[in-house]
Amino acid sequence: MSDVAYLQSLLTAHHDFPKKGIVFLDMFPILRDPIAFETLITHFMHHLTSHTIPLSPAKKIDVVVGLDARGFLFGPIIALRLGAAFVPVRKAGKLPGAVVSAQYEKEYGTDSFEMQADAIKPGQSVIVIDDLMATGGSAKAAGELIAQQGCKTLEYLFIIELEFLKGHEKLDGPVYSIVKSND
Ligand SMILES: O=P(O)(O)OC[C@H]1O[C@H](OP(=O)(O)OP(=O)(O)O)[C@H](O)[C@@H]1O
Ligand SMILES: Nc1ncnc2[nH]cnc12
Repeated sequence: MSDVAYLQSLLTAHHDFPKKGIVFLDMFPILRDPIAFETLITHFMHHLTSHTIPLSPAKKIDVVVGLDARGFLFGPIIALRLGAAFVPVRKAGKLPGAVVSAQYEKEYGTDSFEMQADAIKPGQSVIVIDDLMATGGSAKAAGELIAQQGCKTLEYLFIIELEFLKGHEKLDGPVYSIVKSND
C-alpha cells in the first residue's frame, strides 16, 4: 500500500457531524498511529523541500502558520524540522496583545480568525497548514491576515482537500493536499 493510501485508509467519515448533511472526515486516527503520524510529517517535508522551497523566490520558508485547532497538532513539528517560526491563527478572543482579524464562512458555520500583529514581518516567506480544506473559507481568512502583515502565502497545505467544494479557487496561492476527496 502506498503512503497516501495508508493515510487515507485511516481517515474515518462521520455522517451528520457536527450538523445534519455534513460528512465529517476525522484525521485523529492518523495521530493515534505513530508510523502514520511520522509518514504524514515526512510526506509534507518531502514536498516542501523538493518542491515548495526550490520554487520559492527566497529559497526558504520563514514562517509556518497553523490554523486553530487541528493545524496546531502538526504545524509546529513541520516548523521545527524546517527551522522556521510557528505562528498560530486562532479563533477570535484567544490571543493577547494587538491582533489583526478576518471574518469567514466555513462548511458548517461562520467564525472570526485572529493573528498577533507582530507575529510575522513584511516580506517573510509564509506557508499555511491545516488538517482539511472544505469551502476554503478558513484558509482564505488566514491568507488575508498574512497579506495584511505585508506577506504573500507561498502555499496552502492540507492533509485532506474536499476538491468538489473548489476551495482552492478562493485562495491567493497554490494548494497542496495529500488526500483528495470528491464525495
Ligand atoms: O474550508 P472550510 O470550509 O473553512 O473548513 C475547514 C476548517 O474547518 C475545520 O475547523 P473548525 O473550524 O471546525 O475548527 P477545529 O479545528 O477547532 O475543530 C477544519 O479544521 C478547517 O480549519
Ligand atoms: N467535512 C469536514 N470534515 C472535517 N473537518 C471539516 N471542516 C470543515 N468541513 C469538514
